[in-house]
Amino acid sequence: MIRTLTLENFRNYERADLCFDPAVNLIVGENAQGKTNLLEAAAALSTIKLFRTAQKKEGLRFGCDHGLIRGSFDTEGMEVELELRLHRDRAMELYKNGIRLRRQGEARGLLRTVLFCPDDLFLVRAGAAARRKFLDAALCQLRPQYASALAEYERVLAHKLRILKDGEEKPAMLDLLDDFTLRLCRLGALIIRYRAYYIRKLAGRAQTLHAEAAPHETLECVYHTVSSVSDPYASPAVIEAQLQSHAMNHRAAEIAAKSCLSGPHKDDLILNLGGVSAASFASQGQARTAALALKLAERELFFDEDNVYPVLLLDDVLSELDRSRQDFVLNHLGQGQVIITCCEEETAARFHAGTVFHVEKGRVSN
Ligand SMILES: Nc1ncnc2c1ncn2[C@@H]1O[C@H](COP(=O)(O)OP(=O)(O)OP(=O)(O)O)[C@@H](O)[C@H]1O
Repeated sequence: MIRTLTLENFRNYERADLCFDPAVNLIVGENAQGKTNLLEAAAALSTIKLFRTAQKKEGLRFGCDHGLIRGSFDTEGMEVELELRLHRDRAMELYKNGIRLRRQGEARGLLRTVLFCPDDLFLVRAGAAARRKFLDAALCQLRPQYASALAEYERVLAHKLRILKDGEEKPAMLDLLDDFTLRLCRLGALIIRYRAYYIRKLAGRAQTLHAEAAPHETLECVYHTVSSVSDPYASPAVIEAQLQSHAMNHRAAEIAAKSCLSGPHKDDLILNLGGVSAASFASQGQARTAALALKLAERELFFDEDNVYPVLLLDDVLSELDRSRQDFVLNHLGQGQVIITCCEEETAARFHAGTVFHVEKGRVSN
């Protein structure tokens, strides 16, 4: 549960101090006043990322060189204060209870959040990258080792791509290629195995939730990874060996294509409705219901982990939904802390909020 949030020179806020209700909090304001910026800051306390950009510097208020997001929250019976100091000219610094942390992994997932924004309603129709992001957001919080493996994988992948792109002009660089491929296979095996186990749990939960909203259709979630991985639940060593043989068989093709052709960076979560591909055939309404089931399933899997609901951050989602789908969401929000943004007070009234914040031009009042 988040108790307080302080911002300095973050996005359109010069300064903001918020004290949250343990149950439902509403952030109301017109468009472009700073509602999502508040959710972005709250989510950053748990993921140590800004969900709208990979560049944390973009969070700095225009014209400012330094800024911060500070929050206090309860986790495992303890109150923690976490501070993210953003700088234009150097990397972010992280402080927990006033002590500087050396690695982001030490802070990630201390606070657990599930973010639900209008983009998520396109999860079914969007490309595979959106579904990988959805899986990664949950797994990075639930499994710190996954977060480290993924960050390292992305770093090594970027190096390998550089080698493949520059290899024609500087052939000596290609001598390094196999080393990077082997490292990717080792990290990729861990990522694939974590994803397989998570998707198995997610699939069951999402199917049950989906059946509540659409009893006549069955939602099926299938993990799609590198074709040569015969069993994604196998030991990391077995998966790694299969990735290696796949990569070596495609070595020449990767050099020719100047691209890294296979690996978990191409994974997908295939969604079927009534046995056919939801991405290709679902109606708009069907796609939304499936997306809602997936997001609510994500929240329940967090609860299963340690019997605590994650803080739910709802960014203007309800106004995008018809009445029956609004009810579907509202019926599953009974417990845990919720922070909701919304433009109209009428939608807000359905939540029985404990605290209402009004946002106008980067100023908060309540
Ligand atoms: N780094 C920044 N510095 C200053 N202002 C910024 C920065 N980044 C974004 N903004 C501004 O913050 C404003 C508010 O953005 P935000 O997305 O929070 O609005 P919102 O209230 O959620 O709006 P909507 O209801 O339209 O989604 C935008 O006008 C945007 O230009």
